[in-house]
Amino acid sequence: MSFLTVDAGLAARGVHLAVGVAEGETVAVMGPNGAGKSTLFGLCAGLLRPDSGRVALDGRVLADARSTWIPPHRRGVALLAQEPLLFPHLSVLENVAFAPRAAGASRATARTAAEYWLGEVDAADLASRRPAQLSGGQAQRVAIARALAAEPRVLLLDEPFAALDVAAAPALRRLLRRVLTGRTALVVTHEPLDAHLLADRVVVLEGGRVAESGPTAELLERPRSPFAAGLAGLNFLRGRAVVWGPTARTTPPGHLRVVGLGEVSGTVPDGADTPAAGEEAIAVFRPADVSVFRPESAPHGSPRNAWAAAVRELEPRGAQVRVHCDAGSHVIVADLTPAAAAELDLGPDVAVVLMAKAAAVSVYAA
Ligand SMILES: Nc1ncnc2c1ncn2[C@@H]1O[C@H](COP(=O)(O)OP(=O)(O)OP(=O)(O)O)[C@@H](O)[C@H]1O
Repeated sequence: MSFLTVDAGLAARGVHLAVGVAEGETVAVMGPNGAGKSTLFGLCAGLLRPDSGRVALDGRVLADARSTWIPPHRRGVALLAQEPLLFPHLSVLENVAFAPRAAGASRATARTAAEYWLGEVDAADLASRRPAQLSGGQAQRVAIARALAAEPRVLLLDEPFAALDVAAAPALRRLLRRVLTGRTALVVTHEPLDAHLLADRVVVLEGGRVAESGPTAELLERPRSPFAAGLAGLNFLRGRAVVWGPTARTTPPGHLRVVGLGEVSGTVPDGADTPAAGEEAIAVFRPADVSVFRPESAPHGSPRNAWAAAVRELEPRGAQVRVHCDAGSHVIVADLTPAAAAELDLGPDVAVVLMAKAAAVSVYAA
C-alpha cells in the first residue's frame, strides 16, 4: 500500500482521483485546466472533503465521505501555494518560526529550527527582513523554508515557479531538486523539464481522472494521453489494432484503425507492448515527420500513410512553420520550412495530403 493514498471523489466537480505516492517519492502532477490538480491538492491538504472514497496517510485515514475528518493542521501535509503567502507584519525569521511555534515548540527551539531551514534554502541573510523587502524568488524560498519547518510528512507544491520571473527560476529549481530528494511530495507543473528534474514519476490528470502515470522519460516517449503527447510535441491518434489476414503482415508490424481517419500503419518501438487485434492502440509521430503535398502532386502507390486534410492554420515556430490540419475528425500537425510552406502556397482551408512513413510512426498498446 502507498504511503499517501488518494482514492476520492467530488461528484459536484466530476472528479474522482486514484493516486498513490510511496514514502520518499516525488510525483509531478500535470494536466490541462480543470483536470483536477487543485482538487487533488485540496483533498490532501484538507481544504476539500471527498463525497466518495477516502484519503489516507501512512495507514491513517485523513478524510472519508462519512465521519472521518482530520483538520488541515493535524495532517502533516504542507501546501505551498503559487504565491508565497507570508505574514507581512512578521520578519522572515518569525514567518519561518511560526510553523514550529504553532506545533507547540518553545520560542528558542522554533528560532533554531527557523535558522536551520533558512540556511537550507540559502536565505539566512534575509532573516530580519519583512516580506515586502523580498524579491519574488526570495519570498518563494522563505515560503519553502516555512513549509519545511513544519516538518511535514507530505509536501504539496502548486506550480512553484509560476509567480517567478525567468531569471529567478533556475536557482529555485536547483533548491527544490535538493530539498525534494527523498521527500514525499506532489508538484503541480506545466513544464516537462521540471517533471523530469524534480520528480520520480508523473501523474497526468484529464477530465477529473488519472489519464496515465509513469516515469517522465517513458511518458514523453510513449504517451498514452493526448495531454502527454502534447507535452512531448507529438501527434497522437487512438484506435483499435487490426491484424490483416491469418498471418499478420509483419512489416510494418503495427496497424490500427482510427475512427474518423482510417487505417494507420506504424512500427512498434523496442520495449513497447504490441497490441493484440481489436485492442486499443495508440499511434504517435513527430510533426517533422509529416510531409505535406497538394492533392494533385501527392505521390501515389507509396507505402506511406496518406491522409486527405485541410489546413486550419499556420503558426510560426522558431525556424519552422507549424501547419495545423483537419484530417477527418482529427487534428494533425506538420512542421515545414518557411520555404516549403510558401512553395506549397499554404493557407487556411487549402486542401492537402499529409503523409507519414510507417517507420516514423510509433504504434503501441494503449
Ligand atoms: N470551487 C469550485 N466549485 C465547483 N467546481 C469547481 C470549483 N473549482 C473547480 N471546480 C471544477 O472542478 C474540476 C476540477 O478543477 P480543478 O480546479 O481541480 O482543476 P485544475 O487541474 O486545478 O485546473 P487549473 O489548471 O485551471 O488550475 C473542474 O471541472 C472545475 O470546473
